[in-house]
Amino acid sequence: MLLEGKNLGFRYGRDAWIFRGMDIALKQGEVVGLVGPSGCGKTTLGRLIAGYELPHEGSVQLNGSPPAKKGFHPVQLVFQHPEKAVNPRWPMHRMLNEGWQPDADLLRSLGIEKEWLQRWPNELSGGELQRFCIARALGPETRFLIADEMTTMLDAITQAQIWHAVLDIAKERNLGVLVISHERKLIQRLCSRVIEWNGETERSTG
Ligand SMILES: Nc1ncnc2c1ncn2[C@@H]1O[C@H](COP(=O)(O)OP(=O)(O)OP(=O)(O)O)[C@@H](O)[C@H]1O
Repeated sequence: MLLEGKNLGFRYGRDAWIFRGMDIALKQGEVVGLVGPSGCGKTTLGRLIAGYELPHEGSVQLNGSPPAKKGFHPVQLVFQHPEKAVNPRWPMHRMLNEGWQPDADLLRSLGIEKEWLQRWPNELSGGELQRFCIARALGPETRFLIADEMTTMLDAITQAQIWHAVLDIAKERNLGVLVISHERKLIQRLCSRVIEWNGETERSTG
């Protein structure tokens, strides 16, 4: 499967365009980095290709067609703020099993302790909560993972543990992964290809 953003343009309200004419392509099985200056639009682009926002210009396609509007989205996004990605009124076991039932091996590989399943989101640290968001995103129908500063809040050892688990699963299931990060060393370690975004040349007004 191929995930493509073609000639994408996006602006918030009537503000200046964040980007126009943006093309991006990601194949299943690839681990690709996206780096660029702060504010250039990486998060916005991640949201567009994961279907969280619609582009004002251009299109997002999966194997040449628009993604289905209903059902499980094959492009899953995990972003920096897990507390904004969970329902505070759902206990963790309910949140985790909303879309699929991750097995004990997956939970162990992501360092999720059994006892946490009975807790509420506000009873976990940001890093603990993020592991649940990652597990939730790795359902059997996921084909692409957009990891937007996904492990930024974790210490180096936990970060390595999580990426080890995620890349194992990506390999096993032939997932495409887009790693958006400020940490160039992390990108170099994980990715076979890096997209360098020069935000200035993409920006335009009007
Ligand atoms: N909801 C919003 N309303 C208005 N402007 C926004 C909104 N979200 C982001 N922006 C603006 O859009 C631009 C791109 O933001 P975005 O978060 O996509 O950049 P980024 O490259 O991911 O930045 P960083 O590396 O700092 O996380 C920024 O100038 C930001 O201020």
